[in-house]
Amino acid sequence: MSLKPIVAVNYKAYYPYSFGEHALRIARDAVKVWKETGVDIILAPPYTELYRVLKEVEGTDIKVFAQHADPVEPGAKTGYIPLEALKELGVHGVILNHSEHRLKLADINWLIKKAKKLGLQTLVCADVPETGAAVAVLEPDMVAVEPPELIGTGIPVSKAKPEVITRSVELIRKVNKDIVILTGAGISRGEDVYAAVKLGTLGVLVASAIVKSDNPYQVMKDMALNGLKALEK
Ligand SMILES: O=C(CO)COP(=O)(O)O
Repeated sequence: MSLKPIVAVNYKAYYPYSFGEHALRIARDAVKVWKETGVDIILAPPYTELYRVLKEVEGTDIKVFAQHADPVEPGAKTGYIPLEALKELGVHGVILNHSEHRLKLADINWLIKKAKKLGLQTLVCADVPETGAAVAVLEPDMVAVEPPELIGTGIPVSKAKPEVITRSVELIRKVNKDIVILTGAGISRGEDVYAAVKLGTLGVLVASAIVKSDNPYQVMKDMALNGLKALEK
């Protein structure tokens, strides 16, 4: 019944952090944080790690998303990943249109519709509030607005450009009342999550601060607790 904050972890393709034993460690740490705080956690490892991360979080409410899907039907498509492949693997959803892996608007629309049919959730990224609202019209489950110039800098958008978050919420809510809105780019610690939630979003999409950390557990726990604090009355 009560609203829970979301901590979504985009592993990207940092070597060695996003892969192998590191990828599993982040998943194990996420399970600990989920058990201790009950927040909603989404893990988006590279395709190659999806299977073992899924196994690692089995029996929890943690969701596992792919970082991308190709707008193609299954068939003679060497090297492409259609949504059906992700469904078959057992993932819960997919990130679409990340700044590092953009899609055409028509393809985003096609993928959202197909994901719905397959029972997969969609988290669509946008670079600015206006494109956030444009993709919100397509009714994905979640939208994350991430200014590309702050991605990977460690400078949190919630501090450097809070107006990007408030404008995103304002524009997106005009076209879609239900969609979950996330904040991303430079999110580094609990206080950034607190600010993101206070500015009207339900959580964060984070990469480097968690994935490249010596202690992903501490970072995720701090973020989870601050998200919960921000949602308290
Ligand atoms: O692109 C991002 C998440 O999808 C944000 O990356 P950073 O958290 O490394 O800034």
